[in-house]
Amino acid sequence: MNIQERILALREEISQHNYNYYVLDNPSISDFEFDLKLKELIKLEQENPLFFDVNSPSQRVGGMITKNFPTIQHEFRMYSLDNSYSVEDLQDWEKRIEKQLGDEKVEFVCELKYDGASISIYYENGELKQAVTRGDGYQGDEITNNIRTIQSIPLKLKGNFPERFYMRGEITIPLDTFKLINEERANNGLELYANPRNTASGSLKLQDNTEVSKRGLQCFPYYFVGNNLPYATQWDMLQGANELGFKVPNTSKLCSSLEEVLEFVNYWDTERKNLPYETDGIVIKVNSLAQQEELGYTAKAPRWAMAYKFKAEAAETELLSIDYQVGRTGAITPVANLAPVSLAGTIVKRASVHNEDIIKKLDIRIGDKVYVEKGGEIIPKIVGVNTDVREPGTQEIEFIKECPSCGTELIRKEGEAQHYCPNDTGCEPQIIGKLEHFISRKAMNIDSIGGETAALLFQAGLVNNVADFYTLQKEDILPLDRMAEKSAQNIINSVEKSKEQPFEKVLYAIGIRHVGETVAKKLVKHFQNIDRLMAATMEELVSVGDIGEKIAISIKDYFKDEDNLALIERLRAYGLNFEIGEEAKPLSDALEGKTFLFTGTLTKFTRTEAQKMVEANGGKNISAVSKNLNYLIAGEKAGSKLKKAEEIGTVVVLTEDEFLTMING
Ligand SMILES: NC(=O)c1ccc[n+]([C@@H]2O[C@H](COP(=O)([O-])OP(=O)(O)OC[C@H]3O[C@@H](n4cnc5c(N)ncnc54)[C@H](O)[C@@H]3O)[C@@H](O)[C@H]2O)c1
Ligand SMILES: [Zn+2]
Repeated sequence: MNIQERILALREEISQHNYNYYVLDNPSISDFEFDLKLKELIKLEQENPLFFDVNSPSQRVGGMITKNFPTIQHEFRMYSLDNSYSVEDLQDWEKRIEKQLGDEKVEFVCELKYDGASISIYYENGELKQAVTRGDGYQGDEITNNIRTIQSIPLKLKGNFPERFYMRGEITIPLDTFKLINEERANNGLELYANPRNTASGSLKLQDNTEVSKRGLQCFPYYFVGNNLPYATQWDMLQGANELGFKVPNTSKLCSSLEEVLEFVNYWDTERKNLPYETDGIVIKVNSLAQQEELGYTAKAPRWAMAYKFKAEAAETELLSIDYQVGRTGAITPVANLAPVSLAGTIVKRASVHNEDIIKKLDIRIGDKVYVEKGGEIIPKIVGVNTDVREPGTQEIEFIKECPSCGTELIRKEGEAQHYCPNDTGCEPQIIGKLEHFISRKAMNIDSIGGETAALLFQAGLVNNVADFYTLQKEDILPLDRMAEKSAQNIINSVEKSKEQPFEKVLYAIGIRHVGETVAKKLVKHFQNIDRLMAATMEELVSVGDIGEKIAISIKDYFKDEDNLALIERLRAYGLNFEIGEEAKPLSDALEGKTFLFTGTLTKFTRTEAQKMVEANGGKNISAVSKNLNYLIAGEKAGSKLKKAEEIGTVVVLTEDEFLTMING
């Protein structure tokens, strides 16, 4: 490949990654790898100015607009930031500034680089009017309704606000929410989100803003744009934002020299690990707005600001071998054993490689020097290979054909990335995994039996499947290793108590593949008892919200199996709940599939009562007027929501009485 071909290939590849990252919010390579490619492109372009192209991804803000929201032109362009990775880079930047400004004194403001999605929010006369994503910097997606759900964004400003201006800020997702979402996705057999940043950005592009409101998003302002704004410095602007009612983090600092900037950088390089949200660096800005104006912009970033990127939390180490683990559903997970290496403050010896496709894509080989990174998951992952130092004679990794535990031939279903051991009733790690899942807190909550005891009970031949827990006798347990009278009695008691767990927990506990907590809840609400669920057709299953074909097939498969049916009959005989509890039962399905919103002053019921009624009758509450809204119940003095509903035209407007009639027939 000659240089021109290489440049073109890189441009095409990087554009595709930009699309995956900014539009789909689903990157297929790590930022580390992405940055390597972009760096290579920039270098080649600099060395070969002949091939310059304004449309090269090196010359543009990476984002794009989607087709799902109205496209809005930015009145003032939204830029990206230039990156620096070392003290020398920062010193070079300072020199460039000095060259342009002469010997004027320069102050800097250091802010954290909040790792989320950028947003531009337009305020007019103190009221939030419109919110738009960065998009390609010239135009973005209009997502005002989603932004309105974020608590820390004022809908009305306090104090002395400029008449019209744009607040520029970053929308982030708290790390603990991010982890919860991924846990839930894992439980539901869904692909995990790659990182908090793409999750925040993806959350902003959800179609249903009640879902957005559940994500606990936050907004951190960092700039105001407009004409004749009453601020002289960046620092003033941050203070000003605070006074107007924005939530400005108090982590920023005004610095009078580059030395102070470097102190700030060093401090946060370690301290950031204690923040509840993610930062990937520091943003350093020239404080004076007059100086900012004089410095101006490059093709994609201000010259008056610089991002300093913390070292990616990646390390290079040797791949020693691959182990294969068998999960409770029979899924086989390859795990890499690594030469121990320090990464983000911990010693890493193992990394996940997920599945065969990823092994193939990375082309990792035993003996390779690999890059490991910490992402959103607990266990780090391998993100690339340093092929420059690959030893000759290494072999591609052959994925195992048989179960490492029971020797059964593995299967891989069409369209799935994971291999499975189909021997679900005879494969030890699967059986023990199922027992552990069954007793876990979110399932049957049999807290006196831990994972180890479950394994012990299995090995002693006392519990071969989850129904056997209910036939355990104290005399059987007592002879077990380290089992005292009291703990044996505790086991008997908590097994007995577990019979009170509601149907949704039982359904989750029996461990149907892809049926996580949320799916179990939805199924219970819809089918109400196990017999109706067992008799459900594919069509009925996929008609339940959020149940896709993959889950439906898995449910059908589960109930086709004689062993599973026998197990359920035994559990039923022992008195477990296979029917929805009275308190959880919907009153009717009169509002099934319909969405509701209440506005104005209500006189017949409170808003909370009304929303409960909607849910109890199978409907869904949403929080803003949009095309997705079916019914708006307007009380007295209904205002802008009513007007908007009338504009949309498809929303049915009801009085309180009409709403009650709808429920009571
Ligand atoms: N893995 C992939 O496939 C892939 C693809 C594209 C981009 N990326 C990654 O995305 C990054 C580049 O994205 P980018 O162009 O959005 O640049 P960026 O995120 O590195 O920096 C610019 C953004 O920083 C934000 N920001 C946060 N705090 C700020 C503050 N205090 N002041 C000002 N701005 C602040 C702003 O929203 C601004 O738009 C790189 O890290 C790259 O690796 C990855
Ligand atoms: Zn097996």
